[in-house]
Amino acid sequence: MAEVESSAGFPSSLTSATLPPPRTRIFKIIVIGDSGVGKTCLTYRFCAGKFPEKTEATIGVDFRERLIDIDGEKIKIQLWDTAGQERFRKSMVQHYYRNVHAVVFVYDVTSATSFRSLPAWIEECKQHSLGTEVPRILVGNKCDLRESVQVSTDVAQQFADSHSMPLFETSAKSPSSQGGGGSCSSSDHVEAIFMTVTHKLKSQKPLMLSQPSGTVAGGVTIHLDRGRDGARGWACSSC
Ligand SMILES: Nc1nc2c(ncn2[C@@H]2O[C@H](COP(=O)(O)OP(=O)(O)OP(=O)(O)O)[C@@H](O)[C@H]2O)c(=O)[nH]1
Repeated sequence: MAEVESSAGFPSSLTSATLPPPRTRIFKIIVIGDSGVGKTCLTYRFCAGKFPEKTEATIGVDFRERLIDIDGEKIKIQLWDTAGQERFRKSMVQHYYRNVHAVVFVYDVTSATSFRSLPAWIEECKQHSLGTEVPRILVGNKCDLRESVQVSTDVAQQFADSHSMPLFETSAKSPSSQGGGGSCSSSDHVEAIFMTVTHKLKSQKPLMLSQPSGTVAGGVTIHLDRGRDGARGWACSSC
């Protein structure tokens, strides 16, 4: 089901005669959860490589993408950053639930309320035909705010297990979530989280659609391995 695009840049004699055009798979990943849990910051962090200086409540949906290279294959990741506030969601919901390849549920580890909302988000996905057959992960964000944590890892892990999702705890803000050390040393890297989803998708049967290439920069090569904690599911060993 991933989408595929053709790419230019080959000598025309080769492109037209001997070589099939290189193709880039496109994966659409939606990021959902309560308002303020950090969906915009997480997607920005992955696509722009930094924590945004300022964010405002998302209206409808924001769209970010990044081109990566996994084992020599170019893959475009489209992150759909959805509005958490009901009043900003209504008109867009039908659009962003179409042709989704994976779902990232986000809660804020310092907000028990955002954690308690997760069943409703899962239910909304189900109502749009996004059940367990679609790769889904659970992300607890803001783990740099250690003093304010309201949702323990154990409780979150139980919830994740009961819904057959891997759990990641991270911080879109902490430098350590890019591997540079800091106050959030036990967290998963934002990079690794999205890479893990991508790798999972890459190993699945592709789906497809065409798009012009070369519109997005940036790239990394990763190799996946077992996670630090097997119960967490997939993890990225080199991120
Ligand atoms: N300390 C800390 N603050 C964060 C982190 N991620 C996001 N924030 C802050 O949380 C607030 C909300 O972040 P957003 O990314 O806009 O939240 P959102 O989930 O996209 O919100 P909506 O667009 O309303 O759905 C902002 O003030 C961010 O700076 C994090 O990892 N740590």
